Amino acid sequence: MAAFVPRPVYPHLSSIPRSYFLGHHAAGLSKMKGLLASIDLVIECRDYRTPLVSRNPLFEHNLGERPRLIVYTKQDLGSNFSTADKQREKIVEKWNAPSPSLFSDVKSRIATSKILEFIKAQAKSSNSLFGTRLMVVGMPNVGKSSLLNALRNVSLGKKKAARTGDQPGVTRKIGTSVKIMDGEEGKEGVYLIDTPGVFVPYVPDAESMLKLALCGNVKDTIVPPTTIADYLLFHLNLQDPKLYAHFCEPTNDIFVVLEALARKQGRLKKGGLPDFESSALQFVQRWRAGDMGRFILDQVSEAALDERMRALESMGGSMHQARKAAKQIKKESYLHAT
Ligand SMILES: Nc1nc2c(ncn2[C@@H]2O[C@H](COP(=O)(O)OP(=O)(O)OP(=O)(O)O)[C@@H](O)[C@H]2O)c(=O)[nH]1
Repeated sequence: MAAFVPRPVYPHLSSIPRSYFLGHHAAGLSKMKGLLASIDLVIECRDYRTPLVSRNPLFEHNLGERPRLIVYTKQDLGSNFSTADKQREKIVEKWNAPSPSLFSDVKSRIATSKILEFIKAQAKSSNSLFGTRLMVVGMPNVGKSSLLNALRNVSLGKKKAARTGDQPGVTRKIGTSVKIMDGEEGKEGVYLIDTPGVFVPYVPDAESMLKLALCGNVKDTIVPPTTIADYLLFHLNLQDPKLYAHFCEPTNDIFVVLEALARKQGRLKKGGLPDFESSALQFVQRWRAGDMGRFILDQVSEAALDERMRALESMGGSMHQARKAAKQIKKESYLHAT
């Protein structure tokens, strides 16, 4: 039998939507800007699995005047804690310098304590009598509320203060500030404000949108689940097709995998036909839960960062530029189609 050859690149899909900038994203961002003067440190969350794509230039443009700590969330889903992972993290740290970067997993007390140590040092250097005020920002579903809960739990032993969920948009409004650390030397404590996720104004390319959809940063109804599953299959094949050996032999055909999964799990419609949609969601959920390999989706190199920054520049960090770019792309795809 011929050896299995994975797809080396993912085909371009012009049908993938490239915007998900909702009303409450814009409203949230403008309120965050209004609060900025009273904030000592902005904690910007990005997804560990998409260090390039989950970087939202809107935060730099609008909140960049305050000191920032970049936290890469969900490290447990993207890292095997190998030497290669550590080397890649070093590159990511360099990208963000002088802003510091930390890598987090909400279930790890060690990772959460490192963030707390950083915050403690920040609070020590502050002379404010009113305590240190932090704001956590990031793309939808990146793990902001979970981080707030983890910081509060490890530092104060208190239960969940912010609602979390596995779909984007659980936090819709800016929260009230929540105490996450007691003060020292007679000072007030440290307070953290949770904020709604804000999506990038426009995604420069279809593959980036697929990455964001796969990581759950957009609702699962925006990109068809079978397309998200196919994009996952593309990555699984590049990593190791054994990651889905539980269902079937190596293949580049997502419908072969989904049919095998549907039959195994009894996800069948009338007439015994496989339910491809629910099987696709199940396939993706397994990966999101860390049950089908831990790897990242972005390429991490200086060249990849340069290319990304150029693409984002052309889209612009401002809403005006983004809308202009969106119109241009629509016009081009119309010309292609006619
Ligand atoms: N495995 C893992 N899951 C995480 C981690 N952090 C958050 N999650 C999960 O990611 C999902 C989203 O977390 P939230 O804290 O609700 O995300 P958010 O950024 O506040 O979401 P929005 O309300 O859309 O702004 C939830 O299912 C969390 O349990 C992490 O470090 N590791």
